[in-house]
Amino acid sequence: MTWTTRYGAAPSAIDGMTADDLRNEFLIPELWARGKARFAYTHVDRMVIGGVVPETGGIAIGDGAEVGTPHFFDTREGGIANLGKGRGTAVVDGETFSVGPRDILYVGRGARDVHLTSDDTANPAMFYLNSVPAGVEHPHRLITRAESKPITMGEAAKSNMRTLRMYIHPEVAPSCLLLMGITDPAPGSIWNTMPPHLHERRMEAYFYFDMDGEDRVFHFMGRPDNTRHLVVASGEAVLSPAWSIHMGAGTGPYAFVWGMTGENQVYKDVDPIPVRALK
Ligand SMILES: O=C(O)C(=O)C[C@H](O)C(=O)CO
Repeated sequence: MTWTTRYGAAPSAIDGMTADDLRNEFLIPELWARGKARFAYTHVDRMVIGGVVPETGGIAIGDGAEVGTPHFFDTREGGIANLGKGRGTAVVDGETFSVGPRDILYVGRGARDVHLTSDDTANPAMFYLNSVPAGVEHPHRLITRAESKPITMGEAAKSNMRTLRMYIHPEVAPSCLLLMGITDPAPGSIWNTMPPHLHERRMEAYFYFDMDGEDRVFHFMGRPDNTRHLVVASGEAVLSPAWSIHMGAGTGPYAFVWGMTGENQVYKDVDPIPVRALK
């Protein structure tokens, strides 16, 4: 298991940043590698972002050394999405969950041992994790794609038609403060989260996947009057501090996982930003 750290930055810090500076602070590249677990500890609301691709024998994520507790989930909750084409299995303290493609497993605070395997190592499960500090325990629970709550937004004429699926959300599966879901732009639509918004009370992490190798998403961040962009490939995550807008346009088909934590779980607690206000 490898770990990196991101410290986040104040809004004014991005003024003098080069493209590489921005990438070092806000992009978490190459999260997936066969047989490996790659984690990033962020100081942005202490979210941990991880990619796990189990091969023979699987991968355990129970150890808490990097988060300062005996077990990883002693004071945290998490969502583990399977974004691969193959099914995976998660065993959480002896309870077995079969995690299909586009299912998300909610792991409640207090779990001790989480063991992830791919059912077929030739076609492995591709797990993506968001974990945040939690003050209460909720039961572990598998949320299948069929159980997620879809919302369709945008319009084809504006190239921003898309379906958001809520998984870890008060209306679907309760958690302490984690929210998690998956958004798919409709065929031919390129924009996500357009028009954009801010939610000063929650941070967010995006994880782009299901993209062709040559395609990229131009992901925008920054204060509305001072935007920047990061060019993002499949299998890469972007950290969006609470002060930052977050929206992206792809050069081809893509999907992304959004994960949030902060003061509340009110999805509509956002401040919309008109496109004309962006600079
Ligand atoms: O395309 C979208 O719109 C989204 O997926 C929105 C994100 O979930 C988000 O930004 C939530 O605040």
